[in-house]
Amino acid sequence: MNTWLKALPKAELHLHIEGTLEPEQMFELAARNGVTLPYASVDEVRAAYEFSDLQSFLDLYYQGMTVLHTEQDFFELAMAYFARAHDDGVVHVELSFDPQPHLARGVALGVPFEGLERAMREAERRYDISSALIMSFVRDRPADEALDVLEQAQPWHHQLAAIGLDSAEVGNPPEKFTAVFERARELGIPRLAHAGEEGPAGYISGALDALDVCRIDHGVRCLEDAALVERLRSKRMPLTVCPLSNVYLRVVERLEDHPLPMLLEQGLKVTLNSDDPAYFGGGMLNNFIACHAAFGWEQAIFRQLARHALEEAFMDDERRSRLLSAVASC
Ligand code: HPA
Ligand SMILES: [Zn+2]
Repeated sequence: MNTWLKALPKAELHLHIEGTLEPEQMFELAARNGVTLPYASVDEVRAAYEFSDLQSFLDLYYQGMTVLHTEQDFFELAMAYFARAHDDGVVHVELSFDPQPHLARGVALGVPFEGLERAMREAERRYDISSALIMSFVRDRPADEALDVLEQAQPWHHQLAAIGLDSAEVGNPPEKFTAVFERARELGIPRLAHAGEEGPAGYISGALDALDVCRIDHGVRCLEDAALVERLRSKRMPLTVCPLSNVYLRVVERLEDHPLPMLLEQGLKVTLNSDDPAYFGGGMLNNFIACHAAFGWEQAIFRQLARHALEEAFMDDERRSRLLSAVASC
């Protein structure tokens, strides 16, 4: 089954590129850029990856990304990820990045945009991986700042497939960002948001109502509201679920307790994703393999999950139909 899961053409719709920073590369970039890390070794970094909740992870995630300074750093970060994704049988990646923490430490907006764009072109050439770029706003910072960043990013709007909303969810409801998302809508930029990861089901409804999103990142807490489940089902609203992330951040105790089987039973448009693979026990293939071990799903379920992701991907239709045929015959 693992060989088959690897061969299945997989599209990853929920990935934070800063969350792909492996400890070895963290040390390499820290040395290159003269950044002092509060760890003595790669093993010490790995040992620190014991999370009690989303915030305890975010503290390390924001600290880790301080080693990224130049376009070349972002290029190398993304290329290292594309190489691992290719090994996992991933054919399409939608990578999000968080401009605000980079801007706050003096890294100009063009640095991640240019470095990531170059890596995306190179991944296409080297691995035949297509990709799309998502700029995510950090919801525990002020909405005015997000709006300002959206305007500042104007020279790169053509590079954006969508905007997103991430970071500390509880206490930062979607409605806080109504004006930012309205501006993105005026600009014709599609909108996504993390909702219902740690936050309540009401944040998922809020993301639909206030932010007019075309995808919900996570969304696992929708099951707490039957009317919301019906709404998500009837709209065929995709949920980008991240199984291992939910275990590492204690959204669920064990993968066996995860609501994924219930989400599928309810007819929801679920996709599988890795979120922050360097921090949460591995990439796409590990997530697929872990779901097989936990739920005993047959090939047909994995084909359905792969199809959902391809149907919702920001991808040209010719490539989409070719990949959908490949999934069907896998
Ligand atoms: O898992 C996550 N949740 C919310 N925000 C994030 N930013 C990076 N990873 C995450
Ligand atoms: Zn995420």
